[in-house]
Amino acid sequence: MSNIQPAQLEWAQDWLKEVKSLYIGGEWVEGGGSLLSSINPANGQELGKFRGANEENVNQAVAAAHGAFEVGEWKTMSRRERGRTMWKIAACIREHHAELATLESLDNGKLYKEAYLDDVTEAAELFEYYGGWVDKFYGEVSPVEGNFTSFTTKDPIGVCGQIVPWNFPIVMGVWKLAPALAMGNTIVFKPSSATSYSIIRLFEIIHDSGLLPKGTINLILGEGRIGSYITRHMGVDKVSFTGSTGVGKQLVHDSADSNLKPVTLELGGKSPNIIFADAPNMDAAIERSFYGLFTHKGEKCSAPTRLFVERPVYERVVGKLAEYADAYKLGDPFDVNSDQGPQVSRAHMESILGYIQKGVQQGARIAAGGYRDTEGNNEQGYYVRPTILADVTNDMIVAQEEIFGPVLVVIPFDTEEEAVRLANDSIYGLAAGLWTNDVARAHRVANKLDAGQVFVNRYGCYDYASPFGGFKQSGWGKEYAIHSLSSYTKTKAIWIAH
Ligand SMILES: NC(=O)C1=CN([C@@H]2O[C@H](COP(=O)(O)OP(=O)(O)OC[C@H]3O[C@@H](n4cnc5c(N)ncnc54)[C@H](OP(=O)(O)O)[C@@H]3O)[C@@H](O)[C@H]2O)C=CC1
Ligand SMILES: CCCCCC/C=C/C(=O)O
Repeated sequence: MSNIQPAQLEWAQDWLKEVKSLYIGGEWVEGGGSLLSSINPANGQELGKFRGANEENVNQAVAAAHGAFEVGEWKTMSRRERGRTMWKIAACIREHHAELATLESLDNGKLYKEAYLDDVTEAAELFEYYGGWVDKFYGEVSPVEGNFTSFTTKDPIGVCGQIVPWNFPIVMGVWKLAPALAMGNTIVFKPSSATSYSIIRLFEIIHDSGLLPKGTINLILGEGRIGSYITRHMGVDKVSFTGSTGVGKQLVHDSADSNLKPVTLELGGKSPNIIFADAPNMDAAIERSFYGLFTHKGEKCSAPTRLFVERPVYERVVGKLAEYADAYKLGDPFDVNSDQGPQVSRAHMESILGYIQKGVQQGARIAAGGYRDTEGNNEQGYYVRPTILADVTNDMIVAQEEIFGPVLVVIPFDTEEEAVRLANDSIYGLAAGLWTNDVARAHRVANKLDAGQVFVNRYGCYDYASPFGGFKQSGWGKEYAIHSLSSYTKTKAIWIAH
């Protein structure tokens, strides 16, 4: 953690004075859209301004990506060379590791140590991981009847539109960029207007490296409506989106109203986490359940936000969770002693506080937190105390709607059947957890939980070797592993008559 020294912050302040705008066809160009500003959520002060795109800029970016795809320098590069190029990009990210983490932390409010150790580290590793896949993902020979040889090829799709939210800007960006590039596609990318800086810097680093042919990656900045120029574009062949369920649904319409482009969606969540009284190590279950939600300030779609606790241990669990919450230190994201930084924006902080009020109005008991933290230097920032809401029922608003912040609802249950029924009683199905010492129950309950990831005796495992993605209104398709590669290719069957 010695990497973050004032020089990094000074570097960032200088960099923010002259932020570049759009990256189209291998050139930096000034956007024709609105002037946007970004706020440092730790103190409410403006970090900098940048110019967003207009529809014409989106058309230019799509044309550049299309041109690059047709020329085909990237997709026809030898696979091993493409893989090596991706490894070199990973090395460039590592070279600028501290800068990227600094921008992420300033812009989003996440702890610098989390941005450095988790987000930027994984961004570099993902380029390596998918660089390694380039010559290992291919078609198969099909055992067809008759005098034919039939085989499949895995072809790049073409121009991929990629749109990410503000909670994990760089890592979610690379979740999409790396597999799409590995398969030879070209890209038009849009980060959230709330947190564009780490992605702008990433594009700058890649541009300066000269590693990618012009037009292979293109960057569009701007508010949500600018994203819709991408998703409705007839020249975009695929869209990969991470964000809210509401916008995800709109994107399905956009696809249907334009060229029926395939859409992958990583959407919201309200993930259940069930602690049975026979959890193998109750203290560990409580601790991991706490940190599973409260790291990254609760702004995680897969966070275990609904905790179901078997009644005999309910009060013990609530009491221990409250102790953890009360001990949590909120403060400067660059202070290594801080446990939690500010929420991403004032509007988001107010939305979280509004949910807490709704919970109380419907009968929830505040066991910890429940208010904005304005202690000491936190006064100007958007800090919300880690909040434990006890005595919640699963039909309350706080148990059904995604709060996307440091708020945990704790719900008692009496039987396994009831726990599973309540856990699945949600429009979402992103992740789920359960804690038990009974192997048969672990299998039984894991099978019944309707979620894309189920964690047993642990919560929150993220590893790019294992697929990540939700069921129900949490989305379509998967990120990570071989699954991402599939979503950036089209499978063609070729038949040769003998
Ligand atoms: N399942 C998963 O893997 C994950 C899901 N999420 C979900 O993301 C949400 C939080 O992110 P949030 O940024 O608020 O989500 P939004 O859906 O509001 O925005 C996500 C991205 O889409 C852009 N956007 C907004 N409207 C449109 C539109 N009509 N057409 C195209 N693009 C649009 C946004 O731009 P702008 O921000 O500039 O408005 C942003 O870049 C939560 O619901 C969370 O659960 C988050 C992380 C992971
Ligand atoms: C940087 C490694 C951890 C990434 C976890 C991303 C999860 C995001 C979410 O659930 O929103």
